[in-house]
Amino acid sequence: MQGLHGLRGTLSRLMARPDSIVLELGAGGELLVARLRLLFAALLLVLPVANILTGGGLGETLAGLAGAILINLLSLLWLLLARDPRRYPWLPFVTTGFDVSVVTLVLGLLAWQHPPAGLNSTVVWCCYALAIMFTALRGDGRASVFAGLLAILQYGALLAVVVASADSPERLISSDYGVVHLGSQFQRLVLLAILTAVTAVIAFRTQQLVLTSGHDRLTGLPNRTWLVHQGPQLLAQARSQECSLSVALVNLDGLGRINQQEGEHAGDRALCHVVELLRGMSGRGDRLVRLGGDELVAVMPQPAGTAWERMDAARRELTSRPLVVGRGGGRMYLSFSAGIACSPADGLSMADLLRRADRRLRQSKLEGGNKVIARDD
Ligand SMILES: Nc1nc2c(ncn2[C@@H]2O[C@H](COP(=O)(O)OP(=O)(O)OP(=O)(O)O)[C@@H](O)[C@H]2O)c(=O)[nH]1
Repeated sequence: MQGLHGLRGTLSRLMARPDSIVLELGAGGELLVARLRLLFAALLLVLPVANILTGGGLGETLAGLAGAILINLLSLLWLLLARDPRRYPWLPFVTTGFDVSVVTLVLGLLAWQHPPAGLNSTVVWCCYALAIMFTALRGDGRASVFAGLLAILQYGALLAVVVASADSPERLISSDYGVVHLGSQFQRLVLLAILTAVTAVIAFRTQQLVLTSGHDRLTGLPNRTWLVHQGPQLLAQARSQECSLSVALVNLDGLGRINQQEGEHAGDRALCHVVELLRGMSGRGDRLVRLGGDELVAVMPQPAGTAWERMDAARRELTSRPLVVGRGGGRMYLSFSAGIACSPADGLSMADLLRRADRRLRQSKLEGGNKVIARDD
């Protein structure tokens, strides 16, 4: 029963929209696949030339050339769209569908001329495997499952049509391609299913790895890596909406002393207590990040004045909400200091904002801590 729950949980996580960092990495993968696709498509242009040079008919050469040009044009379009992937979340699914369908189309053309060539071709059939495996580079398990199901459905349909339309068993026998066995065709479908499952698991593991590297284990908050990746995006978003973005650098007061007097476990709990409070008081569009040690960053899509009011309210709330420590129920009163910087007035990059916020944080520490500063005097 527990195993079933675990499997269901893994499947629902696999089918969920990946985290924004994973999607960003996947967008890089999409661009890489788009470049490779264009390279392979350019190689297809050589085939009609080779066909005519080796005595092929003009009609089939022209048809082959038209097909190769169409594939090249579409590959170029996918490359252009992949350069700005955040605007096209559907792109991995459309391009994956394109890759799989091109393989089916080529197999269909081969089968039309000579059924065993379409059903027993190894090289072209392996391109299904490539199309499915390339989805792992997108870091999105949903694209892998989509590619696999589409390949199985299309190849299954092709198999059914070719076998049903073969008027005699001899049509499925070839001296070059061997005999079309239904058993081995079924094995091909099973292989596609296994490949899909393996690729989806690889994509899922990649997502987990990226998520773990972007999140802090103690508090579960996004970490510095997350902020480095997402900071520019948050700033660009605020700029495009012509609104301010405030960054509050928060530092717990006296964590070293708490560690020494109460132990590291109590120190950990003190950190989590502050995080819980800030989380509870965060508003729509806010982001809370643990930079490292006892330093947190609250990103708020608000002007400095509002951000100061909210952080100061959180500071006052913390001083009135003690942490219960030890078996005896002793209370530990905590406080934090914070420096706030706001874009665009204090800087246009996350690094500038953090530098300015850090200067104000140090000022509040110099003034005895338990204070939020949003302006230089
Ligand atoms: N328990 C615990 N302690 C940590 C963690 N990360 C960093 N620390 C400790 O936090 C302390 C931070 O020291 P300081 O930067 O001097 O800050 P402080 O002791 O809070 O003093 P002020 O900031 O000046 O008030 C160090 O003693 C670190 O060892 C953590 O995850 N858990």
